[in-house]
Amino acid sequence: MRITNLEKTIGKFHMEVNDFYIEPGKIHGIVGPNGCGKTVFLKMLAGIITPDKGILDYEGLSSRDITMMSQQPYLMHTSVYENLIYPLKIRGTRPDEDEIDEMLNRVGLREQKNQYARSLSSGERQKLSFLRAVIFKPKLIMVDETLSNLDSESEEMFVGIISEIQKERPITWLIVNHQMDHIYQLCDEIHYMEKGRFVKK
Ligand SMILES: Nc1ncnc2c1ncn2[C@@H]1O[C@H](COP(=O)(O)OP(=O)(O)OP(=O)(O)O)[C@@H](O)[C@H]1O
Repeated sequence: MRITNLEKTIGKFHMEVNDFYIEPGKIHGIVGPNGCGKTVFLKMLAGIITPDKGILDYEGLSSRDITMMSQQPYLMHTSVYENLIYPLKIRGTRPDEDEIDEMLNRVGLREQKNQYARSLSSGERQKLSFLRAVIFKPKLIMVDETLSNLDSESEEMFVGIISEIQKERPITWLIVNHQMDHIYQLCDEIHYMEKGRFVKK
């Protein structure tokens, strides 16, 4: 995916990205201080915010191939299972029950499968939101700080799951955080953002 001459002004905040290439099949980290524009950038790629100008070339990816995990995952007023299969349902895909059970097991949510999703702890919600994002096998996943609030054991688990996914069927990841953490060991490339621009470090 290539981003060219992108500009966006929101109040006092101004973003300018002249030429940014996201190599497919790789794990990209985006790091930068609070308020530098990481979320705004992801939202523009996800089509949630419209840029003032610039070209976003998705190189053949359609909106069905892209998913964004936001900082505060939206969970429906249903069970963990129903939340999990929702993206499959709206695409008319039948869930692979064995795969779902295995994934729930991996992240330690198997026993909560039929629990009301909104009663999960914040870390468990993040795990559910992560599974929901990967389960319909998108080609581009954007992760907005979702993995930044986990205990180190859970973080290691995610590093394991992401590496496995990459080995089986590489997808493109954009993982955002305001600090370097273990997730970044995974990254093939790290991009630094400051005050609405990508900078070299
Ligand atoms: N709807 C909005 N109205 C006004 N200002 C906004 C709006 N959305 C974002 N901004 C401003 O744009 C700037 C970039 O915000 P953004 O959420 O992208 O930062 P971030 O890098 O993701 O920060 P953090 O690490 O704190 O999540 C901030 O100064 C923010 O206040």
